[in-house]
Amino acid sequence: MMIPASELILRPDGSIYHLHLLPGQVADTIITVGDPERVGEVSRRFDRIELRVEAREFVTHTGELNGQRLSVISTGIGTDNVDIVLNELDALFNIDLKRREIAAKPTSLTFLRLGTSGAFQSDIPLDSVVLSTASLSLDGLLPFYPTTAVDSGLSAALSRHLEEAGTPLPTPPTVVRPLLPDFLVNPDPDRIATGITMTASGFYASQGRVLRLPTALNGSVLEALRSFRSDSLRITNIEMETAGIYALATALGHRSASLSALLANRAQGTFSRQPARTVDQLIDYGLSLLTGK
Ligand SMILES: O=P(O)(O)O[C@H]1O[C@H](CO)[C@@H](O)[C@H]1O
Ligand SMILES: O=c1cc[nH]c(=O)[nH]1
Repeated sequence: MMIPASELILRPDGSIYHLHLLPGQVADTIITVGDPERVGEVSRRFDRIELRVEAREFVTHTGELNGQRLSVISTGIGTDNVDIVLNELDALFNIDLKRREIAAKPTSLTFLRLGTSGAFQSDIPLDSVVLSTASLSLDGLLPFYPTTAVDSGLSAALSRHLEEAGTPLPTPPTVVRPLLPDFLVNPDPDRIATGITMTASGFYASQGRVLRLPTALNGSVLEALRSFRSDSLRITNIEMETAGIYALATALGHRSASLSALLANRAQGTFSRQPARTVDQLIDYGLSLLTGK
């Protein structure tokens, strides 16, 4: 069935609307970062760069490292942007843009997010890295995708825990899990912690921060979230993209993993003294996982 021009929007040169990319310009292994400036920090480590495209906050570089073709793209901040990036990248591979038809044989992609985040537990050190083995969506995107595979057991356990604590959330807790790429199925516990990453719709009140305005995520709600346990899982960190990436990637048949460098510790009220160095180390680690070197 032909997808109408209002739904699948192309630029006059045939490129996809927001990302300004054409089929073939993106590798099937894609690093996502929030900050557009981080794209160059990643690609300057490539052996060769074949493409640089910039459109709004979406900067894309494609190149090669250790014989592997890679793309790195900035999503900007928030799952509203993740919605655009995941749908448009998927369309480049899985929709015939000229005929406006879904491809007969889907291509599965691999997404690795290299982001920054705030630690949620006081024992998780600043400047360390967390792999999100699940993500708690507080961002509002997921209800619009009814085929999202929600971990209903974990979501219900968290709901119960919050109700018992008398601290329900402003939105019902929805936990999603990724189809992890092979290189992160058994993460090295000496290098990275694992846990549930909360994905918020904003940076301030939606993450429990108070400057001049109060937040619905007040001290007792944060404490209830902090004390949640399910087997060995607990909520480790907060950021603004992972749940959207996990939900859409999984629903579209792609693998995804999110690694976060912890620049803040929200339980301790501290912030990294070396944020650039920590992000550099995360990039090196992510690239070594992707290329096996
Ligand atoms: O460092 P990035 O990847 O942008 O990620 C984090 O930083 C931004 C907020 O400062 C949000 O996008 C959050 O998810
Ligand atoms: O606390 C933090 C730090 C980085 N990014 C976030 O979204 N929150």
